[in-house]
Amino acid sequence: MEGIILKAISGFYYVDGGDGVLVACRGRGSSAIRGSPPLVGDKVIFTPLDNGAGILDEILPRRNEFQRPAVANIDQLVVIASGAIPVTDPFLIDRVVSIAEGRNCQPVICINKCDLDAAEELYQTYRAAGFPTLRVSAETGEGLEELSGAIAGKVSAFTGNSGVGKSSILNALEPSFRLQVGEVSDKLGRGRHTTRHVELFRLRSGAIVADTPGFSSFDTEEIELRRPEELQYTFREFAPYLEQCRFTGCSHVKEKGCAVLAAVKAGEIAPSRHASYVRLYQQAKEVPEWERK
Ligand SMILES: Nc1nc2c(ncn2[C@@H]2O[C@H](COP(=O)(O)OP(=O)(O)OP(=O)(O)O)[C@@H](O)[C@H]2O)c(=O)[nH]1
Ligand SMILES: [Zn+2]
Repeated sequence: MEGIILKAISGFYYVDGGDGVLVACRGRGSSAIRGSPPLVGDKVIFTPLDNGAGILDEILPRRNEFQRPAVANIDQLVVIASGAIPVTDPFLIDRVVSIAEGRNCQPVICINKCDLDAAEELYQTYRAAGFPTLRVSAETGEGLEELSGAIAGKVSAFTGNSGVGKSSILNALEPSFRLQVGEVSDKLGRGRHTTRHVELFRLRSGAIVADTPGFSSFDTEEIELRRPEELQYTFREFAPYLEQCRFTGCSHVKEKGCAVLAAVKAGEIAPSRHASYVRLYQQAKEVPEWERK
């Protein structure tokens, strides 16, 4: 049978075969199958046993894989932002969007607190760049149906800066989450750098959401060891211009005859997106070659 690992606890992998029943599986032989241990999110072939437990036979090829938390096959990363307090720095959005794009994971931009501020500039920036972009309010419920639609039938993880309303949104989508909602200062004791355990949670709507219990956010602060020259491909709206720069190997930072810079000047690429690219490019250049895989 085919299924998906929703959680892993002490050597057991809880596999959902699609009927909502979780089968506690052990790996066949050792728990490492094909050299790599199973991850939450893995699509697997398993054999149910008579006693209700099961055996994991095979891990199917992964779409992507994250280390912190350790999870595979995230279809989309829902980046929650806000134009009200706290105002989201576009660089934070662009950083996680770039990571998602580099991992074959669809970014969805979701601007919360639209009851307080419509965040017109953020909204237009990400729409124009070609991302699914939504406006919601966890407070009034506006846009939540659209968000439900955007996550239906997919495996999604939510991320966003502290206080933008991730817990509030997840609670509004699924009251049984009962995540703690509060002022930023109430939550500082949680230890941001402790190891995060992750589970996938099937909402009543059928959507699957990555949940890091006790935390509302999916942590993407992984060290990125991406080469600077690969970064351009993680800014999707640059694509039409990349072949048109005067010099091959153009870094699109300040070269003469750069088609990306010309597009920024012409208003076709948002200056904030390009500024984030330059910042990430400079960071990537500082990583010494020997540290890269
Ligand atoms: N006006 C308004 N307030 C909101 C909305 N969503 C959340 N809030 C408030 O914003 C504050 C922070 O919300 P949380 O849901 O705790 O934010 P979070 O992103 O989970 O925060 P962290 O757990 O620190 O990452 C709370 O006081 C919420 O009541 C919204 O749509 N409109
Ligand atoms: Zn260029």
